[in-house]
Amino acid sequence: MSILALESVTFRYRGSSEPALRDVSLTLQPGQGVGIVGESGSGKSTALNLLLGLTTPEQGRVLFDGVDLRGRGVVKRLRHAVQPVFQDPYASLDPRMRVDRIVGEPLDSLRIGSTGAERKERVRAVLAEVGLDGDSLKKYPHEFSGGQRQRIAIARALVTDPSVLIADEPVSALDMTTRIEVIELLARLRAERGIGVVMVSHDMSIVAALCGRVLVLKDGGVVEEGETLRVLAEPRESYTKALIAAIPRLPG
Ligand SMILES: Nc1ncnc2c1ncn2[C@@H]1O[C@H](COP(=O)(O)OP(=O)(O)OP(=O)(O)O)[C@@H](O)[C@H]1O
Repeated sequence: MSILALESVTFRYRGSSEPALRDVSLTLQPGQGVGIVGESGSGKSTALNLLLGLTTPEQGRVLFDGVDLRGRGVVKRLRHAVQPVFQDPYASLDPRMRVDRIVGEPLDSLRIGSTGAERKERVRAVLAEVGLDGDSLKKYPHEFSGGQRQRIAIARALVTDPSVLIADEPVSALDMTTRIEVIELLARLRAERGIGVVMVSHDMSIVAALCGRVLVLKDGGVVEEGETLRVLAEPRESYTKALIAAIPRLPG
């Protein structure tokens, strides 16, 4: 059974005549990677907000573990199990908070971990898992590079022991070398922890590195979907071909 799904979802922002998403379906199996690509305004962030339970569809259903999010207590379970990773690690980490508080914050807001020592150990363990040592705990975000900050953001997402990460352009604010390192980290977490990942990117090559399946959105509708390698090799739609043609190539 899928861990997270959109089932024929239509969503319209208040006051808008056109829906931002129309009849969109997406299925994430445990441990799977699914990419969402499309040009600006195609509905990618709207789809992620629905998967995070931040908005509710006008038509269709959002399912967590096969259960409609409108069911009693389902959103609460989703808050533990489905964690966001945002685009910009400069904007998403509170500059006034030290790393131990930033990473431990979801434990406080979701009331996880009974003792201070337990909490501390959990924060230390997830930081180690993303490649940061104990010295990081008492530092502020400005003392880290962009890639390290995104590792901190990923540690914060991991601290609740989630089954899914929802990542909105997680590497687009980083330089090329750091992008590869962060994508490798996410791929390792998927393999080792069996975490499912839904990732939005405008870059098909980033999606190919992490996501076995891809969904192509245009004007709020799915124009193409399938195995990422198949879509890259034999795109069926001219819109998808244009997205692939826009992949940045390294010189030489
Ligand atoms: N809060 C909002 N109120 C009204 N309309 C919105 C709102 N947020 C997004 N939209 C509209 O909904 C559509 C889909 O937007 P969305 O942000 O999901 O696209 P996107 O693919 O994530 O774009 P980008 O790549 O630029 O982030 C767009 O037409 C956008 O203008």
